[in-house]
Amino acid sequence: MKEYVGNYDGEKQRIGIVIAKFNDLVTKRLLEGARQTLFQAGVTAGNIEVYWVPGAFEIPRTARLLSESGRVKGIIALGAVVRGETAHFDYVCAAAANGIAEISLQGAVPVMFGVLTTDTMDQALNRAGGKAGNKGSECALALLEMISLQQQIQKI
Ligand SMILES: Nc1c(NC[C@H](O)[C@H](O)[C@H](O)CO)[nH]c(=O)[nH]c1=O
Ligand SMILES: CC(=O)[C@@H](O)COP(=O)(O)O
Repeated sequence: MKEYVGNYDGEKQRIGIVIAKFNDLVTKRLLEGARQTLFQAGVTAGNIEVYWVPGAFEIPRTARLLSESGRVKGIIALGAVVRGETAHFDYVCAAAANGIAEISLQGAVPVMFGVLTTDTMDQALNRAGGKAGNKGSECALALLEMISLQQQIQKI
């Protein structure tokens, strides 16, 4: 898990996390990585809202609703899409990535892409707290940086 090294003040920041249940062996580890990094930055547990959706394909809709709600300063989208036998993998990944990117670009708050798109479960586990780090922790750091940048630009 990446150490929190920035000076992005997490105090009083309310953060949303939209997370897929599919492959929750992986996504629960992504969530823990994100939570621990947010805690290190001063975000309190009460200021983290977690919303579970069936799969990565459903992340964009819930992320958009949360973005439009005005409740949070930023959102982390977490999922784990592991390739199967058919092209379904490609469509789920594309829908999740394109949908999340659009909401981040068009919406009022930044949305981080923390959806693993791997060929094997081992690759996914390695990126959820294994030897390749924790994508949830990475996204938490990135989100705090994006919130800080937005506040600097908007002079909030
Ligand atoms: N195969 C994976 C899925 N598939 C399910 C879809 O995300 C979606 O829930 C379903 O098609 C109904 O709309 N989802 C993941 O998150 N990861 C996968 O590996
Ligand atoms: C990413 C998926 O949707 C995948 O798990 C589905 O597996 P399959 O392509 O074998 O149906």
